[in-house]
Amino acid sequence: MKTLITALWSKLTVVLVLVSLNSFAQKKANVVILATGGTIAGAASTGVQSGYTSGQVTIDAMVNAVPDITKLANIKGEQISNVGSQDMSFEIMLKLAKRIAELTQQGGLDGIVITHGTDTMEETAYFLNLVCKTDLPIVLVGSMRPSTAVSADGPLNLYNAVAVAADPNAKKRGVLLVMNDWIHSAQSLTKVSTTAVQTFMSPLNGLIGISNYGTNEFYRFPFNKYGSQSEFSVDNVTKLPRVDIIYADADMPADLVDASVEHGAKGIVIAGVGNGNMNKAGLEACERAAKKGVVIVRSSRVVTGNVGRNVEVDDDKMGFVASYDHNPQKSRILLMVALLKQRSNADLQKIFYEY
Ligand SMILES: NC(=O)CC[C@H](N)C(=O)O
Repeated sequence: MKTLITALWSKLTVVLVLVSLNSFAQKKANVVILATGGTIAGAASTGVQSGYTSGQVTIDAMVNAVPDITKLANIKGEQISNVGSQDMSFEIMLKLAKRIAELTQQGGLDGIVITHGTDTMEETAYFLNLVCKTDLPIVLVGSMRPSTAVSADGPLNLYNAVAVAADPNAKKRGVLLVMNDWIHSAQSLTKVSTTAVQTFMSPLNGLIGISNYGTNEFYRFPFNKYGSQSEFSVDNVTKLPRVDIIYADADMPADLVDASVEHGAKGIVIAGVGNGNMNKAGLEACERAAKKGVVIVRSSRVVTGNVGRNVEVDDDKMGFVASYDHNPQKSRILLMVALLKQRSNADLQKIFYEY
């Protein structure tokens, strides 16, 4: 009798352990989706066509269009804006950063997804990577085809983005972007095609991982500083200093640099030719600007490779900063955030190496 009770008792223990393990395995993550607009929320009137309008569909309608997405996480949607990302502004980016700070400080959250147009997604992703002090996954997602298109890519992208945001392995990897199965770091990604579904690439440092129908594999952590290690903050910030980008090309008219200074730019990023170069007239105009205290960052219009100091331009003599691995649009974001505080050129150069 005693042996029977002991046997039954141990069986019951096994069953209880299995039940609790199972319920632990089924505990769903809590994910908030902050919607800002873009093609993923875009709609066209009829048929197969290229014309459409961004930012037409609400976040609730987008979530309802994705089968099984609520099996991945408990999802709450919030509409932050509903614009094509060509109209993304620093006002909306600051609103996003502040909402993320509130949500992550409240607790009980496992990850955040941000739906966004792809045109300026790299700017918002990199901005949030610099200013959001959290180790939780923040995942940007968009699509290249509107929600009404044949073979719309938005629903699977959104499914994968929620799967990444809900994944504990996505923590401490900074702001991520998930599109077309690939997981990119905000620091490395760039948009390379005006229309193709495979538009985001990470040409400098490679991918963070992949998400295949919601099954994730992570390859690496980003190499730069971000998130909780970042020294930048936008608490109480309502406006960012003006930084302009000027595109260099053959026989570039240098008065664009002077015009930018006259219009109050605190910094100018040169989308230089080759290794951050520009013609003599451009260099002279930049040197004049630097003497007036305007920060000059030499970046490049070339997609891969770093811009290093003192290669063909004497940065030490001219008082310039080299962008290192930041393309012009990310250089602009980094400089705007860094210039919220007075900093020397040496400090700014260090920042361009570290972030
Ligand atoms: N595919 C897209 O999302 C780009 C289109 C749109 N202009 C946007 O950025 O919102």
